[in-house]
Amino acid sequence: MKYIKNTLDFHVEEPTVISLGKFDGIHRGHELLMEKLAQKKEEGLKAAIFTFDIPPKKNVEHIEAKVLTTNEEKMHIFEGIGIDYLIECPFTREVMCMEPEDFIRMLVEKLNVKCIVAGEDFHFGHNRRGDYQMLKRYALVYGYEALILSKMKEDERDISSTFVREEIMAGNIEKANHLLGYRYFVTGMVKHGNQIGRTIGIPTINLIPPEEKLLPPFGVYVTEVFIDDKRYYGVTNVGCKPTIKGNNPVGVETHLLDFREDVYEKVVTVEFRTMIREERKFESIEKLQEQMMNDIAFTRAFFAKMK
Ligand SMILES: Cc1cc2nc3c(=O)[nH]c(=O)nc-3n(C[C@H](O)[C@H](O)[C@H](O)COP(=O)(O)O)c2cc1C
Ligand SMILES: Nc1ncnc2c1ncn2[C@@H]1O[C@H](COP(=O)(O)OP(=O)(O)OP(=O)(O)O)[C@@H](O)[C@H]1O
Repeated sequence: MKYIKNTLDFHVEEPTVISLGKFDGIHRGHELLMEKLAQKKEEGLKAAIFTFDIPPKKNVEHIEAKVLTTNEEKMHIFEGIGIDYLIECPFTREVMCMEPEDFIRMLVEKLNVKCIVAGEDFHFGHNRRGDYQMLKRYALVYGYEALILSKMKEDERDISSTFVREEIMAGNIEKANHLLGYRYFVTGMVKHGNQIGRTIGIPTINLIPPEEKLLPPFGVYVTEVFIDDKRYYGVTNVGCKPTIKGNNPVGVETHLLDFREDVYEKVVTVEFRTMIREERKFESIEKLQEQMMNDIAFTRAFFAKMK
């Protein structure tokens, strides 16, 4: 996959089928679009995703600061599903203020677009004035096919990244996973913690998540963890460990069941399955330890039931 970013000076010669949007999370609704892209790819077009590299909240209003998928994670997901070109367009004033027709013309000229795939609520161009009807109207003028899809719904609500984010923030992991079509995950490098875990007989791996990644509420979760492509069962605390003195950074800390190896500096992925409880400040390490043992027992029972 060719990853084009930080530039408005992109050009693709081969004829393309393109889909546009933010694609945060790449949920089941987005998957509908991906299926169409795959079909068109079989017919000989190159599959392209056009998305915006949106700066952090302080620069632009109305943009959520935390994301379901970081740019790097999106890149891996798109590569995995066979996208040929990922264009991450800088969200500059020039782009924001582009008239919808100019935007379409720019795409067609720069990316040799033969087919545009979008949901029926897709808006683009200055003040979001461009819509799917405009995409259809200009199809003949600019020589592309417009494939407009109805929105996939769940509970009579359109599936959207906003919907998924709300469920994550409410700790409804199963629901979020259902909307996504895969398990919500956090990837990061294993760092040294305070080394207290091993002294209480419950060693943990500490992962510092990417700053922009949306985390579920501070609490304890049943998880599955991938290390070197191997899967392990785990129980994970998301939070600042209020029981432990000091200014602990927000972390994702996992005790892996039946695992005792050194994995410092390895990149691991933690997939969330269900929330067990909220993170709490305990009056002593012993009380915390007792509760952690209960969390481990809950997790073992959870996986035993799965078998
Ligand atoms: C299953 C589990 C549950 C946890 N729950 C809490 C909690 O409710 N409150 C808290 O302050 N820390 C909690 N922690 C974090 C512990 O404080 C932490 O694992 C321990 O201090 C060891 O940290 P270290 O690896 O940095 O030494 C939890 C950790 C795990 C693995
Ligand atoms: N549930 C869905 N069914 C079909 N198409 C969808 C669905 N959700 C989004 N799309 C389409 O996917 C493309 C990218 O959508 P985008 O990621 O920008 O928005 P979203 O998923 O609705 O999230 P947000 O909550 O940020 O608006 C658009 O063409 C959009 O219409």
